[in-house]
Amino acid sequence: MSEPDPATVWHRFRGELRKAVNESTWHIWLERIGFRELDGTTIVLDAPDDVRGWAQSRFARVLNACAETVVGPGATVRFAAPDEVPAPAVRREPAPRATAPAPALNPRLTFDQFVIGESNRLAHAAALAVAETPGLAYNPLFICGPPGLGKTHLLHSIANYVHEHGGGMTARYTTAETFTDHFVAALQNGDMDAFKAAYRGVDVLLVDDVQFLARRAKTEQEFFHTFNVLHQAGAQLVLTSDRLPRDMDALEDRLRERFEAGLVCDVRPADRATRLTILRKRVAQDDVGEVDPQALELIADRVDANIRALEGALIRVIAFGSLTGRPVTAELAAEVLAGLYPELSKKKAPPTITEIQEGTCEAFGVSMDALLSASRTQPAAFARQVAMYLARELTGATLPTIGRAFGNRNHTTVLHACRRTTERMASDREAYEAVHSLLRSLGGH
Ligand SMILES: Nc1ncnc2c1ncn2[C@@H]1O[C@H](COP(=O)(O)OP(=O)(O)OP(=O)(O)O)[C@@H](O)[C@H]1O
Repeated sequence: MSEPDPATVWHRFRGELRKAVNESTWHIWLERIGFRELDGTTIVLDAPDDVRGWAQSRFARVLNACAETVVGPGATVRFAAPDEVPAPAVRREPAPRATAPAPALNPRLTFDQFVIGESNRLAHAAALAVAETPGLAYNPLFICGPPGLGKTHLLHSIANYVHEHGGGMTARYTTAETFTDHFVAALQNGDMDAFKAAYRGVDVLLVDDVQFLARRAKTEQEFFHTFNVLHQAGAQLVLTSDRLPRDMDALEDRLRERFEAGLVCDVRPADRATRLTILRKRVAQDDVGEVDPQALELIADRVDANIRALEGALIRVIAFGSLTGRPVTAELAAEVLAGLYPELSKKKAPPTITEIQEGTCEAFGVSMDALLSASRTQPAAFARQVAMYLARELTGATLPTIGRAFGNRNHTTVLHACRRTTERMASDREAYEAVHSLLRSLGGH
């Protein structure tokens, strides 16, 4: 048998390890482990001091099991001693090979794990529909939006769903970059038949970050042919990008037209309620110990850029608590986040309910008296509902407090107002724009 390639061993070992532990353990501890060399059937690893001791005492069994899965029976793992000189010719982080393997599917990225909110409801529904009936619902499905808002999560969810429930259908997940690397390597090695078979023989092709295809004329051309062959054969295509097809300036028109021919939907920044649900879900699933609910509220309030940053903040807060032996409270979270994102500590204080009422009156052209009255005539009635919704989104005040500030109303009235506003925003683009511009002017996202 030929010698296993160290780069491949390391790549697969990391993939196995990631699957074997929960996300927090991975991010806090094991992600920081590096590769040193493959010594026979022993994988030699590097790690910072705090990680080495902890991983050796608590994860030796898991590490060895992953080594056996990848290298074979009897394979083990060893951590290099802190003062052990690295073998001169060995790369610590192996470079990807020219024919990089397909990016691994993360089994944890499923529809069940995806938290639905107003910002991603359509994208989620469309992704689920194509997973259930590939090639029949929307083809292609094009999901776009800024980084870190769940596009990759949805692609993995579709692939995982098809593998599990697709009755033998095949799904291939890749990124535009991997596709490009494969294509270039296949051209160089005269291996185009294998390349074509890999992409054209599937039932579902999922391609992340297609904006990277632009300006690579040959790859774009190859992708165009791949797209056409699959589409004509009734296979499902799902694509993601950080922008709309019409904004992909450097892309050839014919490919842009293909991208626009099915359903194009976007994911937007998550609202506070969605952010909080995501944090609660992670804490419940990852078994990270006691976390004060107020710590989660604080993280949800402060980290609103994207979900990746939100999860990163949670992991750091928990890691800091665990490394210093301190309970994870709102105070600890504030301390960690102030160090992490100094600009956040300078962030404007949230608006008061009165400021929200004043801003809403101005935006809707109604008087404060009308806003606080019981009048059901428009536009006062909708303005009142919007102001209650914004008070709930932006201030963290309880429903009864908000009710009192709006002429002593019951908390169920406030809840109803929040629901009505959300429903109206989902069905009425103008209302959506109005509420969002008000939200921005009041200092929300
Ligand atoms: N609605 C959601 N529910 C649960 N987790 C989410 C949600 N949205 C995003 N995440 C998580 O946030 C992280 C970042 O999401 P993801 O990688 O899918 O973003 P992306 O939009 O593909 O970003 P990029 O464009 O940078 O690739 C992932 O860990 C993902 O699981």
